[in-house]
Amino acid sequence: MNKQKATLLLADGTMFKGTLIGSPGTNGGEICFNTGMTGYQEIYTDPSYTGQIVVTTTSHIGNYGVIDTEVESDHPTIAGIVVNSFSEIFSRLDASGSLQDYLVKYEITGIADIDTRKLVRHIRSKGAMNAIISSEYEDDLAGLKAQLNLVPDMNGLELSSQVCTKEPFYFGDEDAPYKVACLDFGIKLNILRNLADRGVYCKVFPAKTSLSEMEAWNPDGYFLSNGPGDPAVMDYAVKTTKDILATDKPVFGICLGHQILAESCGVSTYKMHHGHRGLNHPIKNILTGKSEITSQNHGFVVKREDVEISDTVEITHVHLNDNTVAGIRLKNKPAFSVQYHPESSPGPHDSRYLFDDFVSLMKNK
Ligand SMILES: NC(=O)CC[C@H](N)C(=O)O
Repeated sequence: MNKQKATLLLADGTMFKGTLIGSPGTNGGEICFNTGMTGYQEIYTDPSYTGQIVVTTTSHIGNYGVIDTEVESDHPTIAGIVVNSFSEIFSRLDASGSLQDYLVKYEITGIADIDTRKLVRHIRSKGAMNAIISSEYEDDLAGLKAQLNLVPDMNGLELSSQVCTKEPFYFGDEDAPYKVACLDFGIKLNILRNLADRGVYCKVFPAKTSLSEMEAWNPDGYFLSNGPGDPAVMDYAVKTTKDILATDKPVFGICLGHQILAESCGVSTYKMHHGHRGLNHPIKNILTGKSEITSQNHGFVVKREDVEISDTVEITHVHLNDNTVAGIRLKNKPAFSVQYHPESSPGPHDSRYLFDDFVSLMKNK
């Protein structure tokens, strides 16, 4: 085990000392925590975490290694990881390697031996903020602060055009009954797997693709993906979504896609105090009265007051912890979206019915 020291400095001046894991270096981002007990590889490869340092509250990380196929994108784009107890030793029969080697391969800098309970309580009380992990600026506070000042604010940051596919690609069986054009804002692979499993042939387009390019493929529906950054500054995506809605074809949005659908209907979004990230977030579906335990990862949310006075959208799902909007649908169009992650990788599968609902909309069309 690499015993090099590392430092974690938060924007409010709070400092933690620990041990370097992954690649030596200095990297900053917005610090956030995920309370899930499992699924670290899926979390680290979820493009929605781009520009964020992820603290995992489960204490043992690395103990089941990595598997090349258990990824949500080609490679991790996180800004760093913070863990309590890190293990280079892994025990899982089909693991392809250690998390340590994986982090080094993708040049991710992390810090271990941190009191993550103390850190998470701090973020919970003080809110989301920027932070930096460094194995280089050990006790050089001025150097650390200078690096920290270079980290952009997540508020107002557009990242989707950086992380999305550069060229369109296909996913699934080309003879499947339905064709869906997926706008890639940082799409998770398990969304595509869930669509393909339900008879959908997907064509995934770069974030800035126009409606006419996608219409040329003649899809039966549109999917707006999850992704990193602030939805309020994604004017290009809002414009395309308005164009998509004008086609009257079924639309489904997840997380960032949900926020973009809301913005395109005149509903604004705002940054939460510290967001929702974990695998046990309770949601109520107010159309059926049933509750769901859901996988979540978001720092922004749709403004409830705007939905309540909207002529075009209505609330379908509510987060039971804080009453925030967890799902919406359009009143007069076959379009709906959720703030959480029905593809749940990792997470419970309670919400997978939403993919069936989307397919039903295409079937009825
Ligand atoms: N998972 C996502 O799509 C995240 C959406 C957005 N970046 C947020 O933090 O709220």
